[in-house]
Amino acid sequence: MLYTNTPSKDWQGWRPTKWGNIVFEHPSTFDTLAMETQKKDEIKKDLIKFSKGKDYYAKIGKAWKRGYLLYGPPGTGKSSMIAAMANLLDYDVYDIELTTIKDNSELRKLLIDTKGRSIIVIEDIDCSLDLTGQRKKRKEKDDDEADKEKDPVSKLKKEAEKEGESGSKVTLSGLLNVIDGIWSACGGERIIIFTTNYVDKLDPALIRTGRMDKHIEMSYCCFDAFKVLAKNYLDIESHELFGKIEEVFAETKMSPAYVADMLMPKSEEQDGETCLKNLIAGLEASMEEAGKKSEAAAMLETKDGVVTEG
Ligand SMILES: Nc1ncnc2c1ncn2[C@@H]1O[C@H](COP(=O)(O)OP(=O)(O)OP(=O)(O)O)[C@@H](O)[C@H]1O
Repeated sequence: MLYTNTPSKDWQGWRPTKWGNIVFEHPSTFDTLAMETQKKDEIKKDLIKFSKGKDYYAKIGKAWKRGYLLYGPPGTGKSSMIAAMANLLDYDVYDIELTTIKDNSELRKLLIDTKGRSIIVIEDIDCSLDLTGQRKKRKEKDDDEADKEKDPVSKLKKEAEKEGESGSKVTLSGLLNVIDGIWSACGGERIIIFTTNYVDKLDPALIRTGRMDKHIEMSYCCFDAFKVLAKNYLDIESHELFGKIEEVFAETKMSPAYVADMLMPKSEEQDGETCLKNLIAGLEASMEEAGKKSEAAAMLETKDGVVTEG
């Protein structure tokens, strides 16, 4: 799907396109993004440098493109970051759902059909396809081969399972070829973004420097990020409860999505202070739960230790 910042452009008229077209209206900006100020400034600087880099890229003989990998737990603002980037640079956003793409050739055609001044997004790359473990899987397949030959029924079952895993035949090497080859022949000013909740699952080839130039970790809410949300959601820049909140944030992991939700007044009567109190209560409850879980895990470990020793 193409989310365009420039609905008046008649680009759809001059050639047929495979992209659906929606006007891009996501309100997220770097001002509304909850993240450490220093990290935000660094990313903004990087983006602006890229967008002004036409001559530089020509001089060094490289395609005018940049890859970003956004990784972090759910609800930490990966989609909000993409929208903030698009709004900052006034770029269009092409959102690719890899699982719906038939094969490598269709992927190539789609990408050739993208215009400059755009961000191409492949979200949740780890779950999109079997892009993450193909090498490992191939090895496992080889290892399995002998066993399967001995048992024809399990062989058939396994083959059926594999076929049902994904309707798409886009492969890791197909995606890499598109990024490296056709991609650089497409003209310039394109950003490609992969998002994932599980960076460790990705094949290193996919995210090496040169393909994904900048890796951005979207992390749990810190006090600095909380202050952005408190200002945006409640118009509160300082409050006597901030000290307590800072203490609790130092000890708990909570997504900005949760904090944002807690800071949204749920009724007319709920004022800013009530929201802050509810947030503290929510964070403390989560801390308590996490404490109980780690206690239980520690007990289990001790128990296992005893059993093993015995
Ligand atoms: N860093 C953030 N700054 C501001 N708002 C945020 C942030 N993170 C989350 N939110 C709020 O939570 C909602 C969900 O966040 P978003 O979809 O951007 O997270 P995500 O990391 O892409 O999540 P997922 O991995 O589940 O797709 C957003 O609409 C926004 O209101």
